[in-house]
Amino acid sequence: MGAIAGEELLKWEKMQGVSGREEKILVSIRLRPLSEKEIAANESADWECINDTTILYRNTLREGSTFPSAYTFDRVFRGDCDTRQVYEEGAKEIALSVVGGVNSTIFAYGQTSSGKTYTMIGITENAVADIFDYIKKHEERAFVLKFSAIEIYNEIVRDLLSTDNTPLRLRDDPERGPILEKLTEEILQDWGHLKELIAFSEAQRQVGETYLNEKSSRSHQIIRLTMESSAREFLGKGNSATLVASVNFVDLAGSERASQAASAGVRLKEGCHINRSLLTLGTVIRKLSKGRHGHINYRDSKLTRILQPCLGGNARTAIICTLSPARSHVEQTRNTLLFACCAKEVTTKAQVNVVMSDRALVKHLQKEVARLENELRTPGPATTNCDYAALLRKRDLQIEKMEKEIKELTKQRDLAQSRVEDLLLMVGKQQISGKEGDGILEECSVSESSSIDGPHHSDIRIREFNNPHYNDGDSGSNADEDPDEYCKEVRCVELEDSSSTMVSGDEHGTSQEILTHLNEDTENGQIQENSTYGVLEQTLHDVQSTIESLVCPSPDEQSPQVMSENVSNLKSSKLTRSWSSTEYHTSGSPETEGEIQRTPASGFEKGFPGRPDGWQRKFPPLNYDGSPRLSRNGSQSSIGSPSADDLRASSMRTSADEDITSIQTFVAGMKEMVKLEYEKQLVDGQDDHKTGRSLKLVKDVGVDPMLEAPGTPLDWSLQFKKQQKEIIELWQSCYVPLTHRTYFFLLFKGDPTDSIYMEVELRRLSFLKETFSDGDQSVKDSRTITLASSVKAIRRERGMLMKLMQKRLSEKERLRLFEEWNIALDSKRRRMQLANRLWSDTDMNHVMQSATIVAKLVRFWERGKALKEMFGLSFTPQLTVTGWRSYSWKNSSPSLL
Ligand SMILES: Nc1ncnc2c1ncn2[C@@H]1O[C@H](COP(=O)(O)OP(=O)(O)OP(=O)(O)O)[C@@H](O)[C@H]1O
Repeated sequence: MGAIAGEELLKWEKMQGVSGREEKILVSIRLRPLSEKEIAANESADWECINDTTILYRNTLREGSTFPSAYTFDRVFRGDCDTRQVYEEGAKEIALSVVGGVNSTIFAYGQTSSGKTYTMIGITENAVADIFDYIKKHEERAFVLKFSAIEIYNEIVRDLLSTDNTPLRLRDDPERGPILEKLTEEILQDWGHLKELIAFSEAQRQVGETYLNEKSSRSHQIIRLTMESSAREFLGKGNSATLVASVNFVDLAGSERASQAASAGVRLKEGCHINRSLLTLGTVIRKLSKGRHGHINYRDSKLTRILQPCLGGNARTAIICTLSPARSHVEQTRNTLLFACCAKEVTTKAQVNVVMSDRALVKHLQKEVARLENELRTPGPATTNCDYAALLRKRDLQIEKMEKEIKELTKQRDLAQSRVEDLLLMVGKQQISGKEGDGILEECSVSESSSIDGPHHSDIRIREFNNPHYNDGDSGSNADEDPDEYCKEVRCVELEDSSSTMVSGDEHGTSQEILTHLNEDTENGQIQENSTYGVLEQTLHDVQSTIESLVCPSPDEQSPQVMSENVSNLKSSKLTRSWSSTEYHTSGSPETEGEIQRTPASGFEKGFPGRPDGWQRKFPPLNYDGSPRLSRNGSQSSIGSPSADDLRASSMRTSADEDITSIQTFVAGMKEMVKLEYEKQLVDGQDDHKTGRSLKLVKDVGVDPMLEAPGTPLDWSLQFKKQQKEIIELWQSCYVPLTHRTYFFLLFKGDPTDSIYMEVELRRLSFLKETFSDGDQSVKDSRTITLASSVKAIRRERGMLMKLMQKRLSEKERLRLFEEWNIALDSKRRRMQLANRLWSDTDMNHVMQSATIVAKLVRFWERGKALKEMFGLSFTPQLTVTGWRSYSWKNSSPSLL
């Protein structure tokens, strides 16, 4: 007697030694043995626990992988460890904190079928048995043990002790944290009662069969034991203190890949909810692992909201991550390990929770006041002053640090604010553009048409295929129905290196730019695990592109000086049009409405402004055999003829429609000139024709191969093969759009009349390569194509192809392709992997296969006969191309190649 409850509390605090102290989450790994199904499927166990704390990835086939192969945690349990051992070493100490008034939580986290439920049942039973044991041994205290159980199923919280299915409301109590209203709490009588309650809640829980687990938990389950204890000697005396704490046993639903779990319908929807909430949990853990700076998004899921106090709050926490050793689950296993790595960095700060009676509280406070007064009355020795000085210094440093943080945060806030303003502005502009542009949003680019037409709304274009809401009228599929897009497995850590495996061939590692993009992709990829995030990300990306384009002034906004530079810099001008990153657009014509297609390159022919006056001013003749040619700085050297002088003079005179030239336009001019010359020769002198002079003249102006005798078929066949190889290599090194490559490759198969196209393609590619190798800075300055922009465009194109794979290929076709292209069926982002591999090599077989796939994706074959004239070199009269939208110069859509 005589002792008061407050003193008893202090005794507890000392005994526990944890109150108010920060400690890291205890993280253990449990590797289960291979299941019978896995053994039957000849799976090998790729993971091994090499000691009590380290788990090792053994698959030597993947030695090249940049993932770590050894992971270390507080404790690692091999397949033959029983649950009792897992409990003793990985959960007991934390779970039993509850008896000392400290909240605690034990989680099981892992892939579906990895053994979470198996583990948590054992942990819960062992912990409750120990609690009962403790109660039995501490008769001096009175205990009340309450049991409750909930599940979170499809973001709805249900009471598992109630047969009523009404969702429980979650509200935040300023003192007690998240509270579930009307939650049933049963006072636990004895062991038998516990078993009964567990069985009841198990029966209520949502369980379903999936391919990976016959009894897969489709919800997160939380069993909560709340323990109240008071010293019997103070009971009913008004000065008692009661220790109140809870221990949560959390059996999370397993992360799963829709494809691996072979889920569809209800299971698929469940899987989406499961993955989404686990993603939020992963994000919260990741943020907490980096320190408690900034906003932690607990409120993004019910799971994290309910568990908020256990995650970095007033609780001691242990996480048991369960793993399957099977090779086919390696990606999921790695994700679990990465989650565990983050989790082990998270700290919590548990406190003893005590509820005091008023009298006990008053007494406790009186004692505290007396203690403090005593301290003040007896000033300490000199060392105390030192302590104060040190304390002051520490505070000053803290203040300084905080001031810096405030500055930094203010900067970030301002930046964010200005971004928001920009975005709002852009959204407004896009809406205007969308309206004016007949609802067609195309990629923002500085196009020829805009410079020709003057200030034009078409300057702002956003590629429609980038818009996730866009339905191409094909399959009507959307993110909800796209399991790979929407229900990707949960990943909590950015895998900076994993993306590098997506690049191969020449595109791999050739430029820092690519790596940067890939890193962005990885980051993005993580966000896109969740479709909502993906939509936002995409929208932001679109808006960002628009902003970028706006930042680059359109030609009509440029100063006269810049304009004039652009005019003289024919090299740059050519490239502007030739390799626009605006590769795809949606036709507005009824027959092609909603189709994503490549812009045909024939547009300029239709709008060709007439001859002979037009071309003479616009299209300087190219001469490849020596004297008159474009100089490297883009200016023209004299060709010694009045028309050339005129041309140069007129070029320098700079009018909007003369400014933009391109390889196409040169070729068109060339073509026109050849035609004129040829006709003239025919009319002027049959004799000359007989002597072959006309052919020579044609050659003189640079378009020799087509009108020249192609030589023997054998010669041509050899030459064609050689040129084709060269072209393929140049495509690769110049990052030429894949669709262009596909069309060209499939159209030009060695017909003798193809020679001109081959020749011109070779020349412009060589030209492009030369430009790139000169360093793309000068080109960049004139806002035209750069190596970087080509890389970026090709990356976008691959993204588009990836999306089309979902729409245009059946699942069977996709799986077959993955197999053919050696893409592991259980790997992530398989479509992206495939898209990244297309056209990544110059081997003929590879090229052929790539072209076939791209052709199928862009519906090359279904468009009727694609025309070689699309490549802008036809000498034949203009044909009407059905199924393609033709573009004139005045048309607002940019022409490609
Ligand atoms: N350590 C283990 N030793 C032996 N068998 C195990 C072990 N862990 C799990 N199993 C068995 O593996 C199967 C799947 O386990 P369990 O249902 O616990 O997985 P889960 O992770 O809870 O899956 P889900 O997330 O789909 O609910 C069960 O048949 C279980 O008995």
